[in-house]
Amino acid sequence: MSRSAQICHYRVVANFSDFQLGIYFAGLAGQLPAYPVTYPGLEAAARDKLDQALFDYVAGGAGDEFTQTANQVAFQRWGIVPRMLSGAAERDLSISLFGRTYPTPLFMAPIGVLGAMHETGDLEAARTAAATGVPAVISTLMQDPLEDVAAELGETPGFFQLYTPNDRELAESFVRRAEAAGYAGIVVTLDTWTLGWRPRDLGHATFPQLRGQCLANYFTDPVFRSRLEKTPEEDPGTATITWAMTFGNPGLSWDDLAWLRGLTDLPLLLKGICHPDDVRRARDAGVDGIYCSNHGGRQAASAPALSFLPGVVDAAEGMPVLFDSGVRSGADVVKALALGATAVGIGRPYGWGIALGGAAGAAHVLQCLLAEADLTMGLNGYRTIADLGPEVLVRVS
Ligand SMILES: Cc1cc2nc3c(=O)[nH]c(=O)nc-3n(C[C@H](O)[C@H](O)[C@H](O)COP(=O)(O)O)c2cc1C
Ligand SMILES: O=C(O)C(=O)c1ccccc1
Repeated sequence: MSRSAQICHYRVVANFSDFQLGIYFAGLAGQLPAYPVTYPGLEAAARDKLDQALFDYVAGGAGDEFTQTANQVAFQRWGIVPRMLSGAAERDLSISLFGRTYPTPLFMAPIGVLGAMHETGDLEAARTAAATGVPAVISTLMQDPLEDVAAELGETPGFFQLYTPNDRELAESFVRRAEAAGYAGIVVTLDTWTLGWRPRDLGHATFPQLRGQCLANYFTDPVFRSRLEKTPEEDPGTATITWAMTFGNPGLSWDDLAWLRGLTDLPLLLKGICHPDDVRRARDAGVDGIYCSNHGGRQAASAPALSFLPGVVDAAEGMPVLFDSGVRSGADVVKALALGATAVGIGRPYGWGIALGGAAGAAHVLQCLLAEADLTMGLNGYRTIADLGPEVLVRVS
């Protein structure tokens, strides 16, 4: 099976188990899958390929990394209740979000270092979206400017993730550019107003952006450039320090939400929301969607993001709830949907896919997750996402 055939495969074939059959048929011809099919396999292959500090930056998290582990363990504490003879031979995993139908419930979470993991990593994520129909949330922190990335999205919508700088004019400029480039929504990340405590990065005494990596959106921005005496091309060191001074926004508060809301008519989502009261405040301020996440355990030592999902969904009262943090398998996808997520975000797994094989690698990762989610639903007797609710889950010790 060629890699491009793999990418296109599930677009035309609704039954994802054909992806699995394709792997077995290729095996008959002596061909193994081009990339690992498990999360540990992906991570191990990426570890072999990437520079160690970069691998640790992506793989690592906050503090003792217990939150990151807990994100995964939280999924293992739920089991799915099987139902037989329920006519689930044909499944439909499509979802609708902000007036559009998507073929799958997955999306790619923003990863601000894709452009360091692969030469054209940001473009590869957009190409993955174009090839699979899985939308991508594109980080503020890119090696290629957001306009170039948007040009690779094809028919699949992309969302722009905003790290709100402490310079309002710059924030406005980012949003204007994202609108002009055709992004379908703005995702404002709230849990990273300053950098978390990350022992692995501290041990290497290095951090990608502080070395000037993945700052193209800033360096190409007319407002950011107007703040500099010399251009980033002439003096990248000063431009990088200016980024570091501009990036964080400790003072951002609920009072600023009206300003953020007023910046755009595009769907506005808040990322990093875990408390029902915060959901209600966001709703009152007119946001369109909630993105429940603990940043993959990278920012604050906290609790598993999954444990917050039911409360967030309840408070959202029908507003879309995107979820990420700790999704490693198709069964995890099904569990997040059953707990009320509208769409399920994939972080590190597709990042490793990009590192290993660009768009083909990331598409492989998404296809494995989809094939497994689809089979998990079918074999347990659930045909559509509407059939999934908390009652299909059981607590396991
Ligand atoms: C290397 C890396 C970089 C990230 N960069 C960003 C970012 O730029 N913006 C953002 O909102 N979230 C960022 N995240 C968080 C992800 O969007 C997502 O919340 C997290 O990876 C989900 O957890 P998972 O990796 O366990 O799937 C990053 C995550 C990783 C692993
Ligand atoms: O590493 C991250 O998760 C991330 O989103 C980030 C990137 C740059 C500065 C702070 C956080």
